[in-house]
Amino acid sequence: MSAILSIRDLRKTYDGGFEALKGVTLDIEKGEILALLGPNGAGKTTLISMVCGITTISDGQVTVDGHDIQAEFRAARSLIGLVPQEIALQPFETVLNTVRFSRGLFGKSRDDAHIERVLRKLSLWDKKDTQITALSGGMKRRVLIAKALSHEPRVLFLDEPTAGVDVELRRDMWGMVADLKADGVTIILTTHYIEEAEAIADRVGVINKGELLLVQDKDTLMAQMGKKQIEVQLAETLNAIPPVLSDFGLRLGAGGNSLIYTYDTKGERTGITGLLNAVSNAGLTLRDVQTRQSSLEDIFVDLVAGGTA
Ligand SMILES: Nc1ncnc2c1ncn2[C@@H]1O[C@H](COP(=O)(O)OP(=O)(O)OP(=O)(O)O)[C@@H](O)[C@H]1O
Repeated sequence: MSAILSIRDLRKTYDGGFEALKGVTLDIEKGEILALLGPNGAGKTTLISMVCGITTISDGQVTVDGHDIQAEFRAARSLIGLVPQEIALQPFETVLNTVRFSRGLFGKSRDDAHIERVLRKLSLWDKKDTQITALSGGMKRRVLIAKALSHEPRVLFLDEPTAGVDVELRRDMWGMVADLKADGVTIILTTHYIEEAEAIADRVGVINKGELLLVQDKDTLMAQMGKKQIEVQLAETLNAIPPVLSDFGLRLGAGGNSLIYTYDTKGERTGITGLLNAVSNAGLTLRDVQTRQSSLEDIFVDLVAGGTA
């Protein structure tokens, strides 16, 4: 498979010497949805801004469908749509003119049928003659998306698309992303909402302190994380795991009065019945049982904490 977006050892050092991106290499396939996760200040916006030509590249290379973003800026940029994090729109312009104008900026000929399709898809058609200033925050965000889609980009960047939006718009946004993917558009989104990555991404990348810590197929990641823990609370306090329970790979809980057992939810058998029988046979008294499922959030927190250490 060939990458539509290829990022090679991309670096950014801001004036003053701060290294915001420390050599990121990443290939993104046509039609995939990649979610970039990372804490505040990780470098996500810096990465997107360089790819979109808003911030200068300190070092490294980016190509979009084979066009170098620096040497062939116009050709590369016309393939990209960007929905920025911050809302910056002309307040007294109408929705229709705002979106039409965006298309013109990319040297594309006027295509009112396309603009109408985009506005209808984003439930903005009945607002086409409304001035931006009279729109709600959520509507303004839809206008940003319409602008980004006005010139029919093949790669769409969504920088925190659902930050501060209501549940309905979030669902609409997810639906729209699925429709765009079906049309073969490649989508890269940054998000703080891990459930968003779980819901719509094909692959997940984690950035921390300017470094890409991991990029992985979401399903593989979820399969690896398909682990559950069961904590068996005991009436007794133990100093060590009893030898008769050694086959279960148990951990002793803090305080010595619980046993922690990790099992694979995808496995044929969980081994829980055997464990509980063995606990009882060992003469221990069961007080309570709790289960806990690891999530993408746990992995993310572990990775980022590991990167900080
Ligand atoms: N123009 C600038 N000059 C100097 N430092 C900057 C500039 N822009 C960003 N930074 C710094 O670069 C780092 C990365 O910022 P960036 O906005 O890329 O992070 P982010 O991952 O998008 O964060 P968030 O989730 O908060 O949007 C931060 O430490 C930020 O303070």
